[in-house]
Amino acid sequence: RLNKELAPCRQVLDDLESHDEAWPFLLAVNTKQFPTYRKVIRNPMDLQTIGKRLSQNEYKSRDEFVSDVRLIFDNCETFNEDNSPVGKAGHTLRLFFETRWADLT
Ligand SMILES: Cc1ncccc1N[C@H]1CCCS(=O)(=O)C1
Repeated sequence: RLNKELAPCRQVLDDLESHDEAWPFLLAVNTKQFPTYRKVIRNPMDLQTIGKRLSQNEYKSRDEFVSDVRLIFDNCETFNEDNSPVGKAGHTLRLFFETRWADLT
């Protein structure tokens, strides 16, 4: 059972996973498709991983959850051009997250 403090995390994660622009972030970046990724991005993160951590009660606070979500978008900006399809999706989903999170907390 998610304690009260973490309830908004499950809600916003569900909203992120169902967003049209979430496709680049649903699963860990495939390092066979992107062989340089793990060299450039030292702390990979994705929405499936966050969901597992949430279900396994690995987040002790909302802030730990928010840090992992923001890591997705920061990694995206590091690796992708702003005007690339993945880069644009990252900017769009980051704005959606920050807006939704502000509404919920
Ligand atoms: C978030 C990200 N950063 C860098 C490279 C790739 C990705 N995501 C990939 C996820 C699978 C589909 S794709 O291969 O088009 C894009």
